[in-house]
Amino acid sequence: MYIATSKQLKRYDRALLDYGYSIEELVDKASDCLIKHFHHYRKVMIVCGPGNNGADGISLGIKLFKEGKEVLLCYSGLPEKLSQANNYYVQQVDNLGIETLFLDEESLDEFQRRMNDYDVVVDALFGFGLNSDLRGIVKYVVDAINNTMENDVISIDIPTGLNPDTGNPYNSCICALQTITLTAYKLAFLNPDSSLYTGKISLELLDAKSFHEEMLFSQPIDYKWAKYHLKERVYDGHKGTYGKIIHVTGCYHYRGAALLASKAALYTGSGLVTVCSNEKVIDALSLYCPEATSMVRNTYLDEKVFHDKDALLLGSGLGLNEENEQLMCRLLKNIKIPTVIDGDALTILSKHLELLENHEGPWILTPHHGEFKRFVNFSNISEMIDQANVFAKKYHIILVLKGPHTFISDGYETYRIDSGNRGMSSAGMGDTLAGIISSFLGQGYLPKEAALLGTYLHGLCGDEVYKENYTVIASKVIEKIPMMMKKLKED
Ligand SMILES: NC(=O)C1=CN([C@@H]2O[C@H](COP(=O)(O)OP(=O)(O)OC[C@H]3O[C@@H](n4cnc5c(N)ncnc54)[C@H](O)[C@@H]3O)[C@@H](O)[C@H]2O)[C@@H](O)CC1
Ligand SMILES: Nc1ncnc2c1ncn2[C@@H]1O[C@H](COP(=O)(O)OP(=O)(O)O)[C@@H](O)[C@H]1O
Ligand SMILES: [K+]
Repeated sequence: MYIATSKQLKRYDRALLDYGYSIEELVDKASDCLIKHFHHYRKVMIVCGPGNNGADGISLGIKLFKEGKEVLLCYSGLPEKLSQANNYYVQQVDNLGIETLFLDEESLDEFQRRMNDYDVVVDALFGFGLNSDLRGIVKYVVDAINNTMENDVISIDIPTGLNPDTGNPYNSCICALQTITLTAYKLAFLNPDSSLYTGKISLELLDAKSFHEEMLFSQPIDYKWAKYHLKERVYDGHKGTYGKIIHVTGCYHYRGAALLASKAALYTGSGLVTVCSNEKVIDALSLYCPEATSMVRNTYLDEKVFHDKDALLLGSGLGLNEENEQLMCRLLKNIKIPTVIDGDALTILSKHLELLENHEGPWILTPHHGEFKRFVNFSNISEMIDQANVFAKKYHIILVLKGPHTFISDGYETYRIDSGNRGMSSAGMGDTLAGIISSFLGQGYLPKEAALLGTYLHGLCGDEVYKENYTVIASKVIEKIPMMMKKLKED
């Protein structure tokens, strides 16, 4: 299964056309996938918009009519505004004598009156092309279907009125019993609230050349993946086997960040975690996480301390000041061990892009959407995902773009994490994630694996807490790490 944004889906269609398919042929292939979902209906009303989603509906209607079903095609698009494929299929309908109804203010009553004569209403008004509120007759039609239809409603590709990227409704949205989605899962469907509109989702793949990977559609990272990739601890392992890592984190004002990150790393299985931080943090560390070793962060931090380390975490709760900026720049320039760059180190890095251009060691960057905006500009989710891929590829880094279903990209392949929940939007959660990833990195996992496994495990622990709690705090997530790792391995 693949997950795609609306921009990616548009490009996908473009790629199919460039490959040599005609749009009419693609619509025909789409309706071939749809038809099997309608065998048990006798009377079918199909509500068609002006674009290719509407064309899918018309092509489906023609096939159902030819199978002997009673079909009513309702058109909402003005004849002069129809897409090429839509026009093509409208002409075919005219030749076949299928009953049609043009939807306007005058016919709306008839439309509403006749709706329940049909076993199913098919929503082919808009697909992933919709980009704003519903206007005019379409809004009335959507509201009429929601308010009047007592039998089944099935949406083609995506319920009309659902934002294809966020999963939030526009000003009105079809509430379907089932959505038959084409080619890929829409990003919208990851938002659990969208299920109110989609109903059950069935994915259908067109019998055409696949461009899923070329278009950088995302693959889900799930329990099975994590179980497979989490390594067994070995019989004769010792603390050196599981990595020595160092965290340059925390400051007087943000003591918790360093504490949470180090505890998370130890619980994830690191052999040795050294915290390099402010004196106050170090004092607290002996109580909160006595297993960690520590060093007070001086103005001049000798780079020798990094030489025997397997991974480095920079920036969680570090604090922004001139001294820290100089320190981060020096470390980012000179230290070549695998590094997780989080929090304030990201802010500093965004002001020194030359460091990104010239880095040698493997880097994992963990910005949330706001932090990512300091690096690149975007105005919506689709654009953000495009930018994220370009960014990861350009700078040869692993990008962990935090948020619901955190997005991970190395610029060549992209992933969506199938764990985590809305209870987790609280301070310290990102520090915990950075600690977990740094641990896997130090344990010898490849950077991409460390990012995927760490982010999945973080969400999984959060989900475990969320089962019995309305809110989830970082300390509780950390407490679950060892148990959930054991569960993953033994389930
Ligand atoms: N590879 C695939 O998955 C294929 C998908 N197809 C279908 O094509 C659909 C996408 O078709 P289109 O790109 O033509 O888009 P839609 O049919 O979703 O929308 C038509 C057009 O409406 C305009 N529009 C956007 N917001 C509007 C608003 N608020 N009010 C009025 N008009 C608005 C846009 O210009 C858009 O292109 C998919 O959802 C799917 O059903 C197939 O037909 C072809 C192959
Ligand atoms: N609504 C949500 N659904 C799923 N995960 C979330 C949600 N909100 C936050 N998270 C997760 O919590 C973490 C928050 O990170 P961040 O904002 O950097 O926190 P902080 O800097 O306070 O530690 C990320 O891993 C993110 O994926
Ligand atoms: K639709």
